Amino acid sequence: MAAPPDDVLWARGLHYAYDGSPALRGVSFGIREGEVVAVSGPRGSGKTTLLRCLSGQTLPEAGEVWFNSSPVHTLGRAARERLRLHRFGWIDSSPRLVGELTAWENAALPLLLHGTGYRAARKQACAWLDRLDVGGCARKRPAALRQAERQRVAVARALVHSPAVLFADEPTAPLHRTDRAQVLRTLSAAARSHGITVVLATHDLTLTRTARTADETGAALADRVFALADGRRSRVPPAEELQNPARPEGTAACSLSV
Ligand SMILES: Nc1ncnc2c1ncn2[C@@H]1O[C@H](COP(=O)(O)OP(=O)(O)OP(=O)(O)O)[C@@H](O)[C@H]1O
Repeated sequence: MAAPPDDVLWARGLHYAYDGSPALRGVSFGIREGEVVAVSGPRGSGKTTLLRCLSGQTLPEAGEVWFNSSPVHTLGRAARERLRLHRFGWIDSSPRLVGELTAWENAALPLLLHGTGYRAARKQACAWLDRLDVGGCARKRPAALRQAERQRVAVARALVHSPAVLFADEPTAPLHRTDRAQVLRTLSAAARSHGITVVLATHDLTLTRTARTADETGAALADRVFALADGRRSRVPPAEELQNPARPEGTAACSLSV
């Protein structure tokens, strides 16, 4: 099947199960270059599994994943690792930094692995740390940083090599509420200013409302919502439904307001 001409990344009919228990049941997805898409849904709905399949970390049991003209689902392990190193960025819910390295060295890792010189890598890493308001932490090691600062360093590391696609899996989950909105806004704005495509997994509807309200520029956090429920694509509730107070975990509407 031919790739949709405008999509930088697309998938069709993805199935994946853990020990026979289905996590994705025929999910199709597409994202245009420079687009920011929020993948939303209750806990356990398949968000992480979808991001892992799209980024080549997990091979789907059935279905296709294409990055431009590359069939990610048929690439060997080494080719997928190269793709992840050179073209993709990944942010986890918990910042996994190398404890022995300083903040800037952590942020510069993708560049150093690409073979960029030490000085140039430091300059680029420090510029991203500045942009993310943690420039003052550049010489500190992770143990000396607050959780929010560590997550910003992880965001800098994910963006430093200007990936084509950034995957962010609940990137603000471990942060304090006030830090969450700010980190999300910074991430979204930084990606937009560099034309980076973003696939953002989140289950937190209220957070996105906060982020949006607090955004003085009025720029939407995401261009579009892709809702999942029980491993399948589901309906994105209309905005007025999202104005209601949060429902109990697991029964929440699986989308967010953007
Ligand atoms: N490593 C694993 N082993 C077994 N089952 C798993 C594993 N990872 C995920 N699952 C199951 O697969 C389903 C989808 O999980 P997934 O983590 O993709 O959903 P999610 O929407 O990202 O959830 P969360 O918001 O809690 O991270 C869930 O039922 C989950 O329990």
